[in-house]
Amino acid sequence: MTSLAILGVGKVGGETAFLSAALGLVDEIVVYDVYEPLLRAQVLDLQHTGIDVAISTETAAMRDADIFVFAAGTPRTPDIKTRADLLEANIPVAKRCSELLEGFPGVVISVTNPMDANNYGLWKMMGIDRRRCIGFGSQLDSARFAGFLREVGIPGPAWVLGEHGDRQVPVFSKTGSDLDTGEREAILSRMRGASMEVIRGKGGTVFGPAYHIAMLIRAILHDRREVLPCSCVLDGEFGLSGCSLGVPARIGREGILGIEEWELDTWESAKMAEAGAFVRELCRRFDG
Ligand SMILES: NC(=O)c1ccc[n+]([C@@H]2O[C@H](COP(=O)([O-])OP(=O)(O)OC[C@H]3O[C@@H](n4cnc5c(N)ncnc54)[C@H](O)[C@@H]3O)[C@@H](O)[C@H]2O)c1
Ligand SMILES: O=C(O)C[C@H](O)C(=O)O
Repeated sequence: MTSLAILGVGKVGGETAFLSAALGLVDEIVVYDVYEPLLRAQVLDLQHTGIDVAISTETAAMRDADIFVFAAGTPRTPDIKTRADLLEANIPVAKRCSELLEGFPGVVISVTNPMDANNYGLWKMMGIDRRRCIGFGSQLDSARFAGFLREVGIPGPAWVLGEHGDRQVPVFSKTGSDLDTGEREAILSRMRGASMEVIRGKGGTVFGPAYHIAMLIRAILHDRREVLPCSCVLDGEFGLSGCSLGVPARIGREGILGIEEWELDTWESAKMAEAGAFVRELCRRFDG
């Protein structure tokens, strides 16, 4: 029997629960949200699908899950410029989450923004093996990158590493294209604004994140051992440490099975170093 726990069943957590049930990824889903009316509504709505999946709201059962998704906390509104601006608001939620997960033996997926810092924070506060803390965001950034590349006739592959935020690093060198720096920066600038267009229009991003979180859950539970762009706590990889950052990671049943250290070109390496320095500064809030 496979069990998925989700903390925070708002837009992303709720859709992830639904999609995981609809795709038949798990036998049981344990959900919790501080906002009781929403929690009850999400449970009922899931039950009304008639899908054969057990739904529980017992927080104690979260520790027995195979995978735990941290999707609780404050999201961006059009007034909140960057994901990093959510750090102070979401640190108490990450702390509460780490307390709830004491002794958790499974794989954690961090979604709450600023995701890279929160993934690092959960790893630090829980004191678990870094291979069991996967930050979600670069898969979504990569899907957005693929869309922008298609517009200019470049088929990909589209990989985005770095911060899940303004310092994301699209890996143009893997696309086989010869775009100059100005063209790269123009695409990157559109990528930076991609989610805000959705947030302005419908209050938050939902389908994109939930779909790719479900694909990550599938990669773990089915032990697919495929390489996905995920935020991992780094220990010297890409010359970085003291932070969690998007890197190509082989994902399987135990979590992060390995990190691939790709050769990046000069533009990409500089962006990666910038991203590392920026996120490391955010992560310091969890070091003290
Ligand atoms: N990493 C990504 O790619 C990605 C994508 C989308 C959203 N996000 C982030 O995910 C988070 C959630 O986004 P959303 O759009 O679902 O927001 P939302 O407001 O719809 O849902 C968040 C839920 O968290 C609950 N919550 C708050 N504190 C809690 C606590 N201590 N315990 C349990 N529940 C708690 C709230 O009641 C709310 O229902 C935000 O930080 C957002 O920025 C990340
Ligand atoms: O942009 C946001 O604030 C939400 C999320 O991180 C996203 O990329 O969709």
